[in-house]
Amino acid sequence: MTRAIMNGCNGKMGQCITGICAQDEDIEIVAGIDTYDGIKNDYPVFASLKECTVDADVIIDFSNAKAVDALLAYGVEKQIPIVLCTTGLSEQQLADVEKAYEKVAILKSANMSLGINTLMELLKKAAQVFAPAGFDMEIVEKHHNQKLDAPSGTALALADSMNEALDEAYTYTYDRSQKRKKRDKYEIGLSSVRGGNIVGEHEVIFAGQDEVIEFKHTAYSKAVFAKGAVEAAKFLKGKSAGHYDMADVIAAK
Ligand SMILES: NC(=O)c1ccc[n+]([C@@H]2O[C@H](COP(=O)([O-])OP(=O)(O)OC[C@H]3O[C@@H](n4cnc5c(N)ncnc54)[C@H](O)[C@@H]3O)[C@@H](O)[C@H]2O)c1
Ligand SMILES: O=C(O)C1=N[C@H](C(=O)O)CCC1
Repeated sequence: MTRAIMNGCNGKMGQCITGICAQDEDIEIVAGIDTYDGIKNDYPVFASLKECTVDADVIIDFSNAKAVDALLAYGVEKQIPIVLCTTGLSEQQLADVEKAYEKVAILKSANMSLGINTLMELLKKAAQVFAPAGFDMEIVEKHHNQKLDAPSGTALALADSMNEALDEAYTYTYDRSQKRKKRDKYEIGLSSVRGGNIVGEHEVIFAGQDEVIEFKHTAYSKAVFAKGAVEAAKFLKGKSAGHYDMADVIAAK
């Protein structure tokens, strides 16, 4: 049995995971953390991690980038592995996560779905074929109107995956409105759409001379992310300090 603290328990993802864990005898949410207290849960909820008095094997985090500094400090101090799913982290926070890998087990993934994590691998090969052949790479992502960060963490992770396969030769362009010039060969464009309750769509476009190849992932429910996070939490329990990702969880199944 894995005992989990749910950071951001009263949010959309926190509640989705609460529902999934209630049906799974191999994991239990033993405490929740949230600054919003308007939801009743079957576990104790604290307003901050430092007020939490409950011991656990793992922390699952779907909260807010502003909550991530305290999350890292708590995980390191208490030696509790962290499944870090919050997106929109600053450069400084990303550097802090890198340092924290040396002290505690952290699985950081901008997208917990099997589909996106498989797509990241496929894109490495596609980028190595199409980019040298002169194809331009563009990513279009669509999410609900409550999302705070843009571009999505997933769009950045997809771009990183392609760029890594291309020896980090590419820069990212998020906004063309202030530029009056043609697109550069060595750029990956990222565009964001926000509206309604779109769960998550990512299109990766390789546009060449007279032909276009598109890869598309659509999440129809937040459950795809929640199920991945629960599997990741079970996987991370008892792991030594280090950097883990969803590929490790998928490979271990
Ligand atoms: N990695 C993935 O697969 C994945 C999937 C979906 C969402 N996300 C990310 O997860 C995060 C949350 O998404 P959501 O849709 O559940 O958002 P949400 O706004 O519905 O929920 C966030 C919750 O965090 C709480 N919160 C805010 N500050 C906090 C703090 N300091 N400590 C604890 N809780 C705090 C809020 O009150 C809220 O209840 C976002 O960054 C989103 O991009 C990641
Ligand atoms: O709903 C969100 O917010 C999501 N955030 C992640 C991201 O930024 O990529 C994953 C998809 C859903």
